[in-house]
Amino acid sequence: MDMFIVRGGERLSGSVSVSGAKNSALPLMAAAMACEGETTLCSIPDLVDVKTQSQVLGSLGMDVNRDPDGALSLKTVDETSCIADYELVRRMRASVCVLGPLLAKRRMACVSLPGGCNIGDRPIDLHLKGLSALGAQIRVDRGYVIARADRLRGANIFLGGAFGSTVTGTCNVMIAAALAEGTTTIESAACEPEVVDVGNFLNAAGAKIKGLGTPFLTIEGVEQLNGVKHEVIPDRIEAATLMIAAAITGGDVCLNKVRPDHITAVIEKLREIGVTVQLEFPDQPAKKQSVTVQVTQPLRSIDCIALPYPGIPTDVQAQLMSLLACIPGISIVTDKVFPDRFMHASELARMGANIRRESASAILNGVSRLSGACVMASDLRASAALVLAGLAAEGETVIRRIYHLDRGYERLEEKLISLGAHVERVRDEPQNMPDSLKLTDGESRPSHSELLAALTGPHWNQNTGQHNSESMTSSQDHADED
Ligand SMILES: CC(=O)N[C@H]1[C@@H](OP(=O)(O)OP(=O)(O)OC[C@H]2O[C@@H](n3ccc(=O)[nH]c3=O)[C@H](O)[C@@H]2O)O[C@H](CO)[C@@H](O)[C@@H]1O
Ligand SMILES: C=C(OP(=O)(O)O)C(=O)O
Repeated sequence: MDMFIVRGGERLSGSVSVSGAKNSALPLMAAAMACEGETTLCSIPDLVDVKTQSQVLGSLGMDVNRDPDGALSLKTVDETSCIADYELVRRMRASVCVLGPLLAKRRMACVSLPGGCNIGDRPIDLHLKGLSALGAQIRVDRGYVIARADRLRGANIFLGGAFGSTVTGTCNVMIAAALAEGTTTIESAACEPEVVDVGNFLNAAGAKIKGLGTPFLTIEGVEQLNGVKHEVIPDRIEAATLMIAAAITGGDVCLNKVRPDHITAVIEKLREIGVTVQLEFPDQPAKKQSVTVQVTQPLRSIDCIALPYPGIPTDVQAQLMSLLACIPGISIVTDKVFPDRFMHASELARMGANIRRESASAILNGVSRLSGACVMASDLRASAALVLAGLAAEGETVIRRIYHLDRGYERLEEKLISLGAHVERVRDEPQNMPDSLKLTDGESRPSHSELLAALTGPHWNQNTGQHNSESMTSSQDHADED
C-alpha cells in the first residue's frame, strides 16, 4: 500500500490539463456493450476504476484494449456470460451500469450489488424500479441482482428519490430504454454532464434520446446501436479539485482541457470566497476555453450546499471543506445528496481544523493555518481533500490509504508537482514516515517529547488560554487498518 507525504506551504503556479471524466468513462464503457461492432472512447483516464471496469466487461465477453494514443477500444466477442461477479463489482459503483446493457442485449443479467465509496446509504432501488418498468423481472438473491426480460417495452418512469435523482440509475435505464420496443419517458432524470455524455454517445450510436440535460427524457427505442468513436468530457470534479488546490495555496494556476460550463456553481462559490476565477477565450466554444484561478486578496468564510447538478457537486464537498477549514470565520457546509458524507471531517480535525457535525451539515470555525499530521483517507474525494489540506498545512502531512485516490484521479501527484507542490508517493512502511511524524513504538502517535513540547510551546492564545488550532476529537480509529 502507498501513502503520500505532502510538505505544505508551496504556492502552486503554472498550467495543467484536466483528464477525461471518470464518471463518464465508466458508464460509457458499459454502454459500449449495448453496441454492435467496435466502440472507441478517446481521453479515457488511466485509473484503477477504468481497469476494474475493463475487467468487469472482460468477464462479460468484451475485448477491451487501450491504444497507444490512450483511446480505449471495446468490442463484444462473446455474449454467453451474463454474470458480473461480486469480486469485481464490489470494488466500484459504476460496475452496476452493466445491468441495463446486459438486459437489453442478452435478456438476462446477474450482477452483484455494487460497492463504491463509503459515503452513506447507496441503494439501487431506483435502477431496479426503472428496469422493472421496462418489463424486466428482478429479484435480489444472496447479494446479486438477478434479472430477466424476454423483451423490454417502453414505459413512463419516474426516477425521483428522497435525495433527488440517480446518476448511474439514469444511465442504466437510458441504455436499456434505447433498445426497448416503443417509447420511454423518464421523469426526474439526472441532469449531470456525465449522463448527457452517455446520452450523446448513445445518440451517435443510433439511439433516439431527447431532453438530455433536463429532468425529462424521451427515448424512442431502436433495433440496434452501432459502435462509434467518442471523446469523453473533461473531469469536472478533477477540475474543481485543482482549482481548490490553487486557492488553498494562494496560487495562480491555469486549467486547460476544462469545461467551465460544467463547473459554474464551483466557479461562483470560489468567487464568493474571494478567489479570482477568469475564463480565458470566453468567445470560443466552452470546450476550447481555459480557466485561471488566482488569489489576490484575503479569502472569506461562506456557506455552501452540495446539490444535484447544476448545484455544487457532492464530489467537491470535501475539497471545499478543506479550503474553508483554513479561512478564518464560520462556514457551514451541507450535503443534500449524501447527508452522511463527512468522513474527512475527523481527519481534517487531526490537522487542526475546527469542525462540528450537525445532521447533514458541518460547521467550520476556520483557523489561520492547518498543521501537518498523519491522516487516513477514507474515500476518493476525502483523500483529495486531505491532500489539499496538506498542501496548505504547516509542516508535513502523511496521507495513508491513498488507494482510494488512485481509483479516480489520473496522476494527481504528478500534476500537483508540476505546479510546484511537494508530494511524494512512498510505500506505507514505518521507515518511510518523515522525522516530524516519526512513530515512537510502531504506532501512529507523536513521541512523548513532542507532546510535551506541544503542551509548553508558543502556540497558546494568552487571552483565552486555548490552543490556537483547537480541534475536535477524531471519531475514526486509526488502528482499524486493512
Ligand atoms: C460512478 C458515478 O458516477 N458515481 C457518482 C454517482 O454515484 P451514484 O450514481 O451512485 O449516485 P446517485 O446519483 O445514484 O445517488 C444520489 C442519491 O440518490 C440516492 N439513491 C440512488 C440510487 C437509488 O436507486 N436510490 C437512491 O435512493 C443515493 O443514496 C443518493 O442519496 O453520482 C453521485 C452523486 O452525484 C456521485 O457522488 C458519484 O461520484
Ligand atoms: C463517489 C465517487 O465514486 P463512486 O460512485 O464510484 O463510489 C466519486 O467519484 O466521488
